[in-house]
Amino acid sequence: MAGPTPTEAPERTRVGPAERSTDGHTPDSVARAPMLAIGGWPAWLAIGGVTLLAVLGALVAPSLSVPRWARYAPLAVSLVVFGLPHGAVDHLAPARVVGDRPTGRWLAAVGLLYLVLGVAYAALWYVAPAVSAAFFIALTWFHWGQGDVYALDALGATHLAERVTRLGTLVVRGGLPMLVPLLRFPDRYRDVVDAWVALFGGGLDASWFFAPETRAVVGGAFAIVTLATLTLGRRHGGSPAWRRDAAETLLLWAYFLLVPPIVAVGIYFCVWHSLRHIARLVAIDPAARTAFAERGAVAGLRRTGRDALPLTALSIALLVGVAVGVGVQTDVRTLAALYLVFIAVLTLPHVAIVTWMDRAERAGLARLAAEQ
Ligand SMILES: CC1=C(/C=C/C(C)=C/C=C/C(C)=C/C=O)C(C)(C)CCC1
Ligand SMILES: [Fe+2]
Repeated sequence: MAGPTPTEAPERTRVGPAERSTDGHTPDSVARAPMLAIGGWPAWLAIGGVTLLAVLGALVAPSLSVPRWARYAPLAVSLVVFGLPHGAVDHLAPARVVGDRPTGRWLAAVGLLYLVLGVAYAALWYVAPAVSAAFFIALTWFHWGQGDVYALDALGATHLAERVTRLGTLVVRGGLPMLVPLLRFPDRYRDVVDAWVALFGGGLDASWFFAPETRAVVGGAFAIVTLATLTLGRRHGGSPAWRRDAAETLLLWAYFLLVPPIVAVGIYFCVWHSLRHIARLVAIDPAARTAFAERGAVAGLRRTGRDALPLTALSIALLVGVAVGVGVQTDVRTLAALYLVFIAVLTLPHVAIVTWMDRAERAGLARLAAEQ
């Protein structure tokens, strides 16, 4: 990668020279306010509100089901609102995270990374769609867990210092959206993954995975890992940040058990994972940080949104091009599958960038390595 290597970054969130000498904030406090205002309250309200609606729905009209078009609506919205755009700043973020200006070399390095990893993974989908599908779920498990560990740190968590707790938290936070829907909605889950593989003419041959016995064992194990991780964290003080971690974890368990999976994952992608990453993007960009500090969350979001616009538009154009090029059917299930496979291909380089950012900021799992 061009530019400075992560090991050259002297501190966790290195900010621009002007900010470092004048605003007097420590790096953690720089990240905290945007995380709370952008990735905290909106996410809690949206996910809490939808969970409440699901509870009310189950009590008042248990036979009511979400219409087919509405199930896919959050995924469709994620094309333009927070979801796809959260990765469309990847060309600027690595430079900013080390306090650099994004130069041509940075852009070329990120472009090359996207090209190499994206093409390789797209080829893998053609050659081995079922393996690629499993890899996509595993990758998202890691990436969404990694995103939440970053957010917990930014919100002031001190209970994730130990290796086992930090790793456990990543596993739990990533497993909530990737595993819990399977426990309650195996058929819908299978249907979604089937549709990805069907795009390449393949079929999914993993009935055992969706069987009640497997789900009981896997669900029980995941519940134990959840409780063990929270208990380990509590030993380091039942701080307000630990209580928030526990409350979020319970909320997400309830949410993914109650809300139908395509709706649940679609909303979560926009308002939880993506908004938390966007809060991080606001914190590392001097212009967005200033807009946020002076004019609030919407101004910060607008600034980062401007940065995300060109590559969001390019990605949508590419997606439409692929859809038209391969002559995909206009059935909503197939269109959603195409979109998710497209996201999968973009996610591999995106995860590489975010993992690199974690190293540069000594955040996430890289915080463990830094403490060795
Ligand atoms: C929709 C859906 C699924 C998977 C979605 C995935 C894997 C989304 C990944 C999105 C990413 C990685 C976005 C970028 O950060 C499941 C859980 C298989 C079944 C339930 C419905
Ligand atoms: Fe992401």
